Amino acid sequence: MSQITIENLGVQYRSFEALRQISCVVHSGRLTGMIGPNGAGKSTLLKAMLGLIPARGKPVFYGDQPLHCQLHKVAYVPQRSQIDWTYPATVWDVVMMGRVKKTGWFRRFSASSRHRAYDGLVRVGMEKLCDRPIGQLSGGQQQRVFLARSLAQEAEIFCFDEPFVGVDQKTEAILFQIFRELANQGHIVLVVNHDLGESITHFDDLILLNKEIVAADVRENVLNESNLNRAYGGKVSFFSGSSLQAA
Ligand SMILES: Nc1ncnc2c1ncn2[C@@H]1O[C@H](COP(=O)(O)OP(=O)(O)OP(=O)(O)O)[C@@H](O)[C@H]1O
Repeated sequence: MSQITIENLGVQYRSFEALRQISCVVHSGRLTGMIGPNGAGKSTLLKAMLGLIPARGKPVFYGDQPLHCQLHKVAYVPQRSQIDWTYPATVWDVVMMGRVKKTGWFRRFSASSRHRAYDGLVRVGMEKLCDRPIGQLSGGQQQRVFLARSLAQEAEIFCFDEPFVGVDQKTEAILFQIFRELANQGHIVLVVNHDLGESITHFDDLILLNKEIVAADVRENVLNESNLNRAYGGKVSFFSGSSLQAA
């Protein structure tokens, strides 16, 4: 089983220190959530891990190689706000983009590539909307299309930044079901999640962040009053087990 190892990572935006001394491991075969208050640096950590922004510290490793040399194994779905929804592409176009790394630019997609893409759409229940422009879908449908694209990529590492924002309950259930299947298949599945409600119980492991790691461990060891107070500064009420509520 491979793992992602982050050691002593730091990120500076000009004079602002966004992340400091981040060390943690993301295990394959586990569904891992990344949580923390607004501005904690969750998206920044995801981007720094994937080499999308510069970072200090040791290179992030996947197995025994730097992750930045293995980006073809990564499927990354950024936050909704970072995607241009006016781009003139259909649902099918977006999902086929997931096959470009395997096929190469300017080459015809093979029948098996098209099959993979269609299969991804079926898994997320979006195959009937293949011809629909992506900008004309609801937030939940758009998120499902991007999940289908990441499935079409046949990646080993799946990273999703706030996939549940603006989605309906049906979509949330579909997303969690597929995340679970991917984890059970032995993949790395890392999901930035804003919500501390019921949905948090889906995760096996949690990384709790506020500029630095507050805790990174199995869910039960992370969700305790002391960790949450350190991360959220008393803005979250802790009831019992995994039951939390924003104060
Ligand atoms: N490109 C940038 N330039 C300067 N500062 C930035 C940049 N991107 C993010 N920041 C700052 O870095 C900090 C961490 O931002 P980031 O988006 O990673 O947090 P987050 O935990 O994902 O927040 P949220 O939950 O609100 O999405 C914030 O204070 C943010 O304002």
